[in-house]
Amino acid sequence: MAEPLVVIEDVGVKIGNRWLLRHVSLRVHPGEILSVIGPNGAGKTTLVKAVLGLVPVAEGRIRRPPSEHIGYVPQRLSLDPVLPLSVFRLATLPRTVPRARVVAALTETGVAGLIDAPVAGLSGGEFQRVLLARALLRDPALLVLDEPVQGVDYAGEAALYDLIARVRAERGCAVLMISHDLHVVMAATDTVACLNGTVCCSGPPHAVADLPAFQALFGPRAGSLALYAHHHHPLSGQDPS
Ligand SMILES: Nc1ncnc2c1ncn2[C@@H]1O[C@H](COP(=O)(O)OP(=O)(O)OP(=O)(O)O)[C@@H](O)[C@H]1O
Repeated sequence: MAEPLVVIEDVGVKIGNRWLLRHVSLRVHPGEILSVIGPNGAGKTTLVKAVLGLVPVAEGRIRRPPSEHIGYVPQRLSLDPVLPLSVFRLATLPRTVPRARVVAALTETGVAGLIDAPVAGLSGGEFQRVLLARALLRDPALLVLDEPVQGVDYAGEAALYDLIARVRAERGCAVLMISHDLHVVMAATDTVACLNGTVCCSGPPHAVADLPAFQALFGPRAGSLALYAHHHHPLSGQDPS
């Protein structure tokens, strides 16, 4: 197997006297989609921020690609609703990027027609697609997505996960994503890691779903969610379903 792109080794993150994460070890390989799931407050966003170097690590170590090769879609982006910001500006901030490159990235995420639209008028799904395009402008080796389907309706969620799978297939980038959405995660990921302060289990979705640790965290019925899984051909970009 290729060298991992991200190596998280026995990592602990502490705020004051409280450990938010402890003994977390994970690897993300080139072209792999790794989804981190876990209950509220499990430390998922903290882990992603540690991977990005945005919060300090008190224990262990993290190896990651240089930041210019990482595309990040944060969980929250506070935008002033009265600021007349266009999709083009949001996609390029804080840099200046030639319009043709922005059009290409927005085309890839299916929202090129909105390039001059005000951000304030976007639907949840459109907004997430613009943020994804913004992350793609870096030509990332690693995409980090913190809950990419928030504010998106059920049909839109499936379309967004399909888009993420297609981006990965076409670009060969790795994806580290956080999700709450168990059944779609099970369908759209190569590896799932269940986090609750530490990694309680990880592996391919069908294997993890059978583990007692997974069922203890999400309830015994959660295992059957893996049955919803359908398969993408990661290298061809074809979705046979
Ligand atoms: N800067 C901070 N100061 C104090 N506590 C923090 C800080 N950041 C996070 N926490 C706490 O750490 C814990 C983990 O937070 P984190 O946001 O990483 O969880 P999460 O799994 O992403 O949660 P959610 O699913 O609700 O987004 C929470 O209890 C949170 O309150």
